[in-house]
Amino acid sequence: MNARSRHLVVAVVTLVCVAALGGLPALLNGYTTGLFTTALIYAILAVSLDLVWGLTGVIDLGHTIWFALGCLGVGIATTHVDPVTALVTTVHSELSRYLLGTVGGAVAAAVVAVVIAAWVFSFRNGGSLYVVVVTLAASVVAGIIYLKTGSFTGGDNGLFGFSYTELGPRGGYWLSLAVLLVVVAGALVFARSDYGIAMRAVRDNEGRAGYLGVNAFAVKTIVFVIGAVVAAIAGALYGTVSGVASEPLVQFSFATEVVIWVAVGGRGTIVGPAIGAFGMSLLTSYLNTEYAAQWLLVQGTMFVLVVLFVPRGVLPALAGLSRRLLGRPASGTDIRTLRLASAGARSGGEPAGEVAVDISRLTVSLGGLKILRGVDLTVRRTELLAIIGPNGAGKSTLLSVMADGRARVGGEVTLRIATRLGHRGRPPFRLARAGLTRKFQIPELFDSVTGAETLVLAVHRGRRLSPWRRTKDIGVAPEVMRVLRIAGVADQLNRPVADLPHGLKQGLEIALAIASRPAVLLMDEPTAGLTHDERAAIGEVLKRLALAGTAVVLIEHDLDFVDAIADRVAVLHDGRVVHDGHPRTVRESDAVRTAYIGARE
Ligand SMILES: Nc1ncnc2c1ncn2[C@@H]1O[C@H](COP(=O)(O)OP(=O)(O)OP(=O)(O)O)[C@@H](O)[C@H]1O
Repeated sequence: MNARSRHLVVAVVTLVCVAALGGLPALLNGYTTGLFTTALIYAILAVSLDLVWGLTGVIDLGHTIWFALGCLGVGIATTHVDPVTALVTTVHSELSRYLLGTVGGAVAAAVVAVVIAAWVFSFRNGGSLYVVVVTLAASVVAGIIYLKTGSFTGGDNGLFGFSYTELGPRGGYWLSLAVLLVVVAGALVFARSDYGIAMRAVRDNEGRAGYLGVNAFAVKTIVFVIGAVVAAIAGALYGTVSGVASEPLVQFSFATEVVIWVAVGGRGTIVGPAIGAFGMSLLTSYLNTEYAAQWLLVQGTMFVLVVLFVPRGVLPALAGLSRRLLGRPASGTDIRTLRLASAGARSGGEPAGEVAVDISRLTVSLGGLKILRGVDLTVRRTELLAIIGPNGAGKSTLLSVMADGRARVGGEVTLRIATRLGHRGRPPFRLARAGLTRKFQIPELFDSVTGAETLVLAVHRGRRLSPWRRTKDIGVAPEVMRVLRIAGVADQLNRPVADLPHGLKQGLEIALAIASRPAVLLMDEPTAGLTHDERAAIGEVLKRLALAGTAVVLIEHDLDFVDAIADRVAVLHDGRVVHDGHPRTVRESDAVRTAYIGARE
């Protein structure tokens, strides 16, 4: 089956499902329609959590707080007669109270979510553990606040009797179905957009995403707030059709249930969590009255089984099974292609030969261990500098410090990229956006993201990624194309990186590092694991890049390779530069000989 007929099948199946769901109330009584309506609303809630947790990797254990805020917004706007709502009622229809409540709830959720996100995600390690603790604590605090503000929230009894009766059970059902369809469609577009790549990159390897220019803090904050707003809209809908707002909505047990729906359905797939929530919440409403304890046990067991045997969830497992039965490759629907882009301007417009990186008296200590002991080094534009030295000399540390302005160091690193750029305190994503890129010694990419998608991030330097557009033709410079071909990865770009063998990952890493047209290119043993011919060809590419204006810094062990391509060689030994000069002078240097012989001894 080709891509077009596959799309046709998906479209027909979707239409049939939507038509069946739309016609369902004709077969149901009012009570059952209400149960199905609630299941649809919970599906919206699950999709909102999937954006945050499934796609971006942020575990929000207080996600139902946003749902409760939306529900309360409607409850408060329709049951309290205060000057604001009274004014609205006299000026507009009753419906406006519901709309006001929805907007109010969504705004309140957005404000609280921004505060929590800005605080938690600013922790040094990106806050991945803190967000679990803080959102869990937030649900407890929200419960206490709910009960203590009885006059406003209804306290122990909650607020009730405020449903929008004109809607009727069928109207509520169709409204919920319409909102669910809009939310699922929007979430799918968002997830498949260029911004969606950044979300998955942050989820898979937040630290690495920064070196491609992705601002993980902003991505997590934005998605966390979007998730909160969508959950609040679901909550407002729940309030509108059920007319009940109560404290259990913010309880941790409800939030856990939503996590289970998402996990069982298949996190990160949008449709899976929607189906999981719809099915499991319907079962809950039928089984909870008579078999409450047993059903709880079944849900818990299901969660454990999914985590153990199908960690990606039931829907992806079924999709994988059908692919195997039909003999289709996994990457069939997500094809992106490369095209040659003209060799546009390199970042920074300073003349050739200008100093691009200026390092003076640089010291790095780790506990009592002095790794760098006063390094002075400059790197110029149009220069390829090789750093060599025995194992443990501090080469990788030096490169890491150059690529991350937050490292705790003594001395100075100054960058003159576009303009003179302060280095100290700047996170990797800022340096990457300014034109400094890095290739890691051991390829470190994003398991679930394809090579082509990673190139989208690199080409954009993690900026201005559209939340709806999907770059299908990626414009890359000729040298990027050349590296991809040399390493044999050019025709493997639509496979998730986790499936690529080491050599191909290595080639992809090099291509990524040069795809953003950097002013300063830092490479830690770029050709380790490649064949002799591949090394020579990549060496040629690096040499040409330097000639075209990039300052290239290379850590290398192979002296013949260094001889062939480097303009200058700095020898690092025991945290100090013991030699700095033309490659010819290296073998004759006493200091170098002592360093290597000493290291061997
Ligand atoms: N996170 C760390 N924890 C403990 N020791 C570290 C850490 N990072 C670096 N070191 C130590 O600092 C020294 C320099 O390490 P670095 O990796 O910079 O050297 P290198 O010259 O790149 O070595 P190699 O050629 O083996 O990669 C080594 O002795 C290493 O053990």
